[in-house]
Amino acid sequence: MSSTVATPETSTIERRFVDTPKLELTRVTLEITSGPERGRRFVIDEEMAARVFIGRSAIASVRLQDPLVSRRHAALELTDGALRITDLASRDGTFVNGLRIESILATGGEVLRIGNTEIAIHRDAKPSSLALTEIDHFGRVVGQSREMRRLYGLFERVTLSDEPVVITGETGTGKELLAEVIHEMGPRASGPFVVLGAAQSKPDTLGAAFDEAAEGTLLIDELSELDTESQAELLRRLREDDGCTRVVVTTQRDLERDVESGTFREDLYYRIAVLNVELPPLRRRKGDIEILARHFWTTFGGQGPIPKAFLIRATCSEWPGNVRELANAIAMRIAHGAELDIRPLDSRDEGEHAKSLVETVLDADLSFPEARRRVLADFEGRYLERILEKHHGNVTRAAAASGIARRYFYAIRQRTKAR
Ligand SMILES: Nc1ncnc2c1ncn2[C@@H]1O[C@H](COP(=O)(O)OP(=O)(O)OP(=O)(O)O)[C@@H](O)[C@H]1O
Repeated sequence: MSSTVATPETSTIERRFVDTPKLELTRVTLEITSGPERGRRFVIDEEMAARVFIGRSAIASVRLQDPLVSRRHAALELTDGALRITDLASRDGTFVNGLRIESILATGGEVLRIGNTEIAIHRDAKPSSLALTEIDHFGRVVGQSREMRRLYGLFERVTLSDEPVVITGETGTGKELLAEVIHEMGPRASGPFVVLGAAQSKPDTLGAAFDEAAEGTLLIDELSELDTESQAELLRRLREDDGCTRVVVTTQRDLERDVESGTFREDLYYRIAVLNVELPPLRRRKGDIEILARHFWTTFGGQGPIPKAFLIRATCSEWPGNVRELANAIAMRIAHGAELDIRPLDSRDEGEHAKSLVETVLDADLSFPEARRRVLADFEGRYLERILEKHHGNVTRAAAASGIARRYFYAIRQRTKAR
């Protein structure tokens, strides 16, 4: 009788990332079978944005007129070989096969009902062409998950266009990086790239930034924080600018909700949200964790191969601070490669010789200045690691919370990284 033993080459971590072409849902047709728009059909395929909306809103890919349907009623996502349907806190609910749902994976053959509209979900299964592509980056944006690979086509179209683009995503998902890459890889690469923080912007600074970015790209960071006067100025500039300045904006917030609540101008929203890219959180594209971890390990000068145990833990984590948090965790892991052990006594491994901190440095036969330097350096590293963890890798917030100036914070980080 033969038995199979997992060799290092076929360990869980390796197998998990082998992306074999599977027969899975890559395209669905939605057919309205009853309601005011009976007979209309919509196709959702993997060339489209990762998440599209169904509702009465102008940005909904499946746009309905039914007055009982909310503006943004439900989200549709081709993921995990199925169509995920998620109700977006709609007024009258989303029903699949007669049952009210919050979120469900449909595989074809179901009937979706929203408002007075019934929609049949037809499947079209074929081996995914995405599974066969080898692309694992778009410029400096690294990622090989299905979710990212299907976005690369959209990134390309956005890069070649002159229209304004809204990049949405949680903190640390790479919105600013993508904005830079859109500029670097597009026809305006030789022009200026100007970044404006919306929270600090006033109409005159906004106007100046527009002028400065002429023939290039203007990135407006966290657009939802733009005050009312600056919103008016932005709208005016967009109308008058004649495509001289390419505008890219990022936002963590759902701008459409801000329009609904009245804090963001509707006319500006429609003028700016011509192209939309939604970057998924890292927990929804776990297939990227390994390649990103290896990328940061090399970039930050990690010695030898990245530790397997670290990779496994990284893959199981949720990463609320997304790619930024992963990058910081790797920087910290590298910085602490061979550190002096000053963990509290009760956290040490069993059998380990219990020593106080003072005993540890005394045993190491260090001079007082050297012992103090090492203990302090170790404290700084651990402190930074914890505070960054607490703030999901956001240096600005971590620096503010610890009362350390951001520049000093960066300096300590560089020092701990260099050790
Ligand atoms: N796909 C990726 N490939 C390589 N590096 C990435 C990727 N995504 C993010 N990063 C890196 O992670 C860090 C955070 O990314 P970035 O600042 O672009 O996030 P963000 O979405 O703009 O965050 P915030 O909303 O908090 O400003 C940066 O150092 C960026 O270079």
